[in-house]
Amino acid sequence: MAFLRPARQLCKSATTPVASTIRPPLLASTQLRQQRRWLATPTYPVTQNSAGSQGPTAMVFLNMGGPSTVDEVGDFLSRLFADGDLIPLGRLQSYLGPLISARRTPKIQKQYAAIGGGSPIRKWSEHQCAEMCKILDEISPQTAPHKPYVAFRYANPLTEEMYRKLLADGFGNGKGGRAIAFTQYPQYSCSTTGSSLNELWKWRQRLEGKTGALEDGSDGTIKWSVIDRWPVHPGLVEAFARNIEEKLLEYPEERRDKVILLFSAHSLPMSVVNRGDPYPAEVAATVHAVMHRLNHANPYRLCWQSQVGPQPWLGPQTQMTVEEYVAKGQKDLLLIPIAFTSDHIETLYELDEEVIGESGHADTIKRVESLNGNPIFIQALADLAKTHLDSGIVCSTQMHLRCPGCKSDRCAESKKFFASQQEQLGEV
Ligand SMILES: C=CC1=C(C)c2cc3[nH]c(cc4nc(cc5[nH]c(cc1n2)c(C)c5CCC(=O)O)C(CCC(=O)O)=C4C)c(C)c3C=C
Ligand code: FES
Ligand SMILES: [Fe+2]
Repeated sequence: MAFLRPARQLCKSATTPVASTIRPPLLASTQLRQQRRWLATPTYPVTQNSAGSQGPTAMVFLNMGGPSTVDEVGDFLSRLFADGDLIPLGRLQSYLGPLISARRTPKIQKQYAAIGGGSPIRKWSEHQCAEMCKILDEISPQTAPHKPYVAFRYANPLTEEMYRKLLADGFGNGKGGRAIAFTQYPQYSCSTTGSSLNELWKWRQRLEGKTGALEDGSDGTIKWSVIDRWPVHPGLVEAFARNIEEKLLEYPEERRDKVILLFSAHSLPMSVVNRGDPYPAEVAATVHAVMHRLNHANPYRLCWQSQVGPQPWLGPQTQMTVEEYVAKGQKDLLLIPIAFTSDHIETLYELDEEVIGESGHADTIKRVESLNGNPIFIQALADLAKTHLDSGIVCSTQMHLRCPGCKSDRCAESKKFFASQQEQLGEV
């Protein structure tokens, strides 16, 4: 675990930066040793010392969320199509957004009905965050207690609800409490993590900072820092690798090392890619790290799913990739959702029902489990948070940089705000 690694590995970025995958390549055996050392670390050293703790610390998981019931699909889609960071419709946003979402609702309702009547993302996010906080209370007593919060961009609990709860729980009182915004997208996109941070900044402007200085001289505002990306964290990589190894065991031994691993990530419109969004490179970094951990034992490709609308999206598309390999006679294919940490319609419906279900080869085309409640993954989350808390760094170096093609005032202002939190953090 990072806090037991040599200090030189605690680099400036609070999270594990993509740059770490492009440092001079390690010999495969060296990387495997590092990976094993991360796992061989005994469970958490308990040195609980509540006296002198700088806590409580709010741990806020950011994600898009999903409708918990079929009836919530309409609201979910109308918030999604109102988000100019995800679907920029300019001045027509408030007119076109509701029209498109209303037209799309019946189709998407059927998909949620087919996966059991709603998205499991709230259940998994609350579980992952609560379990991570329990580990953190043990490995980071100096910042305990750690309080779990979830803030979704398009579904309950929304960012506003989470923020009001934080204030009601006293995080804005007195000297001001500390809160960590922890993105649950391992790879950064301005359309996902960027949008959640812009929303967090918006509610911070609306709900805080207008009360003036308190009697003790402090301004009573929450001190924010951000875990903004973690595409190659060893625990994330290990959790993916183990799930792949487990699923590969379902293939007969003589065919096993010829199974093609198809990593599948949600696609991006080419306009977003060409704006300079970091997500494609970070997804590729995760894929490369997982393949390195697997010693490149199988052939693999990265493909992209869930395109919406008529404009060009980054490819190759997952469904087309599966069809083309099957047409070439390759039917042993293992799908690996690599850009989302719990189940959602894109695993349970799009991959399982459409890509695999409609392939005619459901016996040889399989999907690895999503991370969901995986204990290796939850320990990785705690390790990321602990490294961040120890670092005193407000966010990664990458987060300060806007996309070359960014024209958004929201991005400019919210990045300025989070960067400004470094001064506040010095006082924590
Ligand atoms: C890392 C993951 C995701 C990226 C990047 C992403 C970008 C992105 N998405 C849209 C449009 C839609 N996405 C929708 C659903 C959806 N998106 C993701 C993840 C990413 N999106 C997930 C996990 C889900 C499903 C949520 C769940 O089931 O819990 C939808 C709604 C569904 C639909 O109408 O098809 C839209 C629309 C864009 C335009 C975009 C990049 C700019
Ligand atoms: S769109 Fe990437 S920083 Fe604004
Ligand atoms: Fe999406």
